Amino acid sequence: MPGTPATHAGNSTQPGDLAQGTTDSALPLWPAPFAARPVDATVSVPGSKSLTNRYLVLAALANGPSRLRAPLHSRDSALMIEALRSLGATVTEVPGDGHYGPDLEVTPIDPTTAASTTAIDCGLAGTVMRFVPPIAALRQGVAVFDGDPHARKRPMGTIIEAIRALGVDVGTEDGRPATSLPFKVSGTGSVRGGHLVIDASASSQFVSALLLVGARFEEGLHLEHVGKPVPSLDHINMTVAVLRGVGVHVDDSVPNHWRVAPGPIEAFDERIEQDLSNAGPFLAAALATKGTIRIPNWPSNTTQVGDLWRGILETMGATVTLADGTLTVTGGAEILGADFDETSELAPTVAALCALASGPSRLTGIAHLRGHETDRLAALVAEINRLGGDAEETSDGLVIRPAKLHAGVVHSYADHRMATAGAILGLAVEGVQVEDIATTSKTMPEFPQIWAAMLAADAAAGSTASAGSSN
Ligand SMILES: O=C(O)C1=C[C@@H](OP(=O)(O)O)[C@@H](O)[C@H](O)C1
Ligand SMILES: C=C(OP(=O)(O)O)C(=O)O
Repeated sequence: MPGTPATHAGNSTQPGDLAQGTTDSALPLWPAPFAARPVDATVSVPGSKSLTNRYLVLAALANGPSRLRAPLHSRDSALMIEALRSLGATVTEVPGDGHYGPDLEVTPIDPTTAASTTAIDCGLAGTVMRFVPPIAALRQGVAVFDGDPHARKRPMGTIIEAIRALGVDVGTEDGRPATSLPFKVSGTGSVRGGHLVIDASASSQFVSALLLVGARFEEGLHLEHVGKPVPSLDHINMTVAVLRGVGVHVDDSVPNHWRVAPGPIEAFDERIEQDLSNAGPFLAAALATKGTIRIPNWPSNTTQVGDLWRGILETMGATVTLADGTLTVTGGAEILGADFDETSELAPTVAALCALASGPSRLTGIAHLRGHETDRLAALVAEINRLGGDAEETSDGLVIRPAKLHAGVVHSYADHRMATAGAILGLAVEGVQVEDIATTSKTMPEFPQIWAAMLAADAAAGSTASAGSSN
């Protein structure tokens, strides 16, 4: 594993703080490399966060030992591993062929073993704070959940109410009603399941969390969403596909209803795809510098939302080809402004490109980004405008108009995607500094090294930019 700078979990300003002028100068500034020439590089990125953390959960609930090949090793996956260990799973690193760290072997949790009270740190990981409490509900014992300061502000009420509606006690150490982190789940060793109605309009992860454990409920699960539309549907489709792959029967034929049949989760041996969302900033570099980026091993068939990059970047003026498993993106003469609906976790990267575009852009369907690692709509507006840009928040997204950007500091708000958005802007605008680049360790600890290798790459040499190799 490459050396990674320490992260500053939770020790970060939020957009509201900055509006009041209380920036945290203790966080280090990273001089974002300015691209003096078009990039021309082949890039390999680490494994998918969403797939790694889903397979870790399923391995902990499976009917035998499982193996994850080429998984992600980052803060979010480390938090998931520690959480599952606290609940009784065994997770062991074993040598593998992945470039970014070892494989993982997982021995599942034995729910019949009564466990002592355990504390679970969710950090700022949505997948940990939403996916793990229902697992704690299934096993005997008390699990106390908490996370970074900003994690206490992320929407959690739906999962807390769902666990309670399933008949499992959720409370707080100080007796206040539990609506957000911190809270404790007191599991009894089994959950009856059945019909459960939730409002998942704040996060698709509420649906995924319950689907992932549903097969282990005595009666399975009929989950129904009622309320405004569920965001990030691609991530729910990923959950359903992954469940089917381990032998779980899921019926999602009726919109807003998911039926999970009770039964075993089959142990598996699975190779994790690279993180296509995290491929985004590198592909964006092709547009920001009018260069070319190639990403080998792009899956021909994937449930990752990052596959949308192909259409998004083409709409923004790039030439995009997928041939022999390699995605090649070449930036056009200019970045075209465009309208995009529901870009989910891709939105910060898209917004950075929009700030460099020659025409106006409108991002819609992303109101729930206000509940992500930070209020991403406020953060993107604040940081783009701080560099002289023209961004405006709408009720469900952003409007970004062309403007000449200048040097300055981009605050990252403990948000990996804000940090990488700053890096993209820095390619095209000389003198950009990104606060706390180490926060990329949430899902890609090697980001600064891979970014540097991409910029140092000499395409003629034909090697791949990755952490630990500067070509
Ligand atoms: O299930 C997952 O792995 C994710 C679901 C999405 O959450 P939201 O529905 O809260 O956007 C996404 O933004 C997040 O990065 C990962
Ligand atoms: C929203 C994100 O993360 P989380 O899984 O913490 O919700 C993200 O990675 O963009």
